[in-house]
Amino acid sequence: MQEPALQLEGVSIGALSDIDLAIAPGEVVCLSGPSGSGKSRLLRAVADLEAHGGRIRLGDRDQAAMHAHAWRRAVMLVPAESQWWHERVGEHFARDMPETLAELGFEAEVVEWSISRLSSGEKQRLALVRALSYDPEALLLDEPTANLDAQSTARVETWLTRLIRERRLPVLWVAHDPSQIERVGSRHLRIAGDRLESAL
Ligand SMILES: Nc1ncnc2c1ncn2[C@@H]1O[C@H](COP(=O)(O)OP(=O)(O)OP(=O)(O)O)[C@@H](O)[C@H]1O
Repeated sequence: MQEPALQLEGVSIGALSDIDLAIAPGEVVCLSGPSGSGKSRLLRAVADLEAHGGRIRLGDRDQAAMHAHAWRRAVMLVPAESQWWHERVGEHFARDMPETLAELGFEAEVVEWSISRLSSGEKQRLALVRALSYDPEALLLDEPTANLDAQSTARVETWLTRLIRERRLPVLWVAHDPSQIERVGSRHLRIAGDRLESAL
């Protein structure tokens, strides 16, 4: 099977207008820009969580022609602030993820932990594990390491970049840290007013 690219054509959302962007399989496009410039809203538009203009496709599938829940499972948004609805961590996963949990530094019992005890950094890492448990075909990551210390950040970056490469996922990754962008990004785009410009 040929892996799909993620394509935005003439997308408009909030102050952003007429955005064209093609993200190839396995490519990580880092997105930066001032606070309030519209990074999160653009991700929400791509995830079909906000009304927007233009066309968004994953391979030959068109967002407008798909049920929102099916699109969101394929084009998975991991927001900066994750939401949790069951009582225990493991209930949120689509399948068991023991190796991933170990790789991110969790003991196997984490699946039994109550959501109420999680730190913000634990929530952030577990939200990524939850997203990947659904085997998405594209990822939208909103500052995925914002609440993490340097060691956890390094672990998450190593795990994510390997998985993105292996599964050939197109990825839009909101990041502020220039050194992280350098490490993980295939390309770096910055929001400038109503458009995206190349930051390299
Ligand atoms: N549903 C909405 N309707 C109208 N305006 C909105 C909506 N959601 C967010 N905004 C506004 O759109 C602008 C962009 O918000 P967004 O959250 O995308 O910024 P951001 O670039 O992700 O910022 P930050 O780096 O601070 O997270 C902000 O001015 C925000 O107040």
